[in-house]
Amino acid sequence: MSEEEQLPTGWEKRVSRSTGQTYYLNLLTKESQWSIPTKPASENTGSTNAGPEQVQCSHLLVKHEKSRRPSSWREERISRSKSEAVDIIKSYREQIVSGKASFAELAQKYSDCSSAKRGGDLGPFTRGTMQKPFEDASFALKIGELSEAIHTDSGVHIILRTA
Ligand SMILES: Cn1nc(-c2ccccc2)cc1C(=O)N[C@H](Cc1nc2ccccc2[nH]1)C(=O)O
Repeated sequence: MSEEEQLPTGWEKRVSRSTGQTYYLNLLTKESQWSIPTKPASENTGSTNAGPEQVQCSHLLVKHEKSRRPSSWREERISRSKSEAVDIIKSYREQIVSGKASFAELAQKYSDCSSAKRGGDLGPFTRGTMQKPFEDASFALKIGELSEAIHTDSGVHIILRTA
């Protein structure tokens, strides 16, 4: 029997548009998960109504002249304007959504964060550990979803939720 036929009631197999990875959607809560579900979907599968305790995200950061630390492994003194940083991050997002490039490839090449060496992967984190705009955006994403441009004191980010 194919994996699709074995899915418990209330689940649907999906493929992430930004990463091509398979994930599973709880049709009742509209929450998603990477792991194959083993029980029928329910209103409280996986997390309470308060949302997940922890998420894992990758990000691509473009710093600018007003960033908290306008320097990175890529460029000792970053002088681009904030609006130039926004234009650059939007061009990266377009390349990812159109399938021209992968998130990890662009993050590794162009992110002004030291997590670039890991394709932008920040590892799992809970609320209270990242700058608030970044945290709020990360916890609002579904697994596999790619954010719009997000501003923090560090610069302009796009965020991909991976778990
Ligand atoms: C929060 N964080 N995690 C890493 C990291 C994680 C895994 C592996 C290597 C580096 C780097 C950082 C970090 O603060 N980097 C800063 C830039 C930055 N500012 C951020 C704000 C929010 C989230 C990620 C962010 N990264 C820097 O390099 O100047």
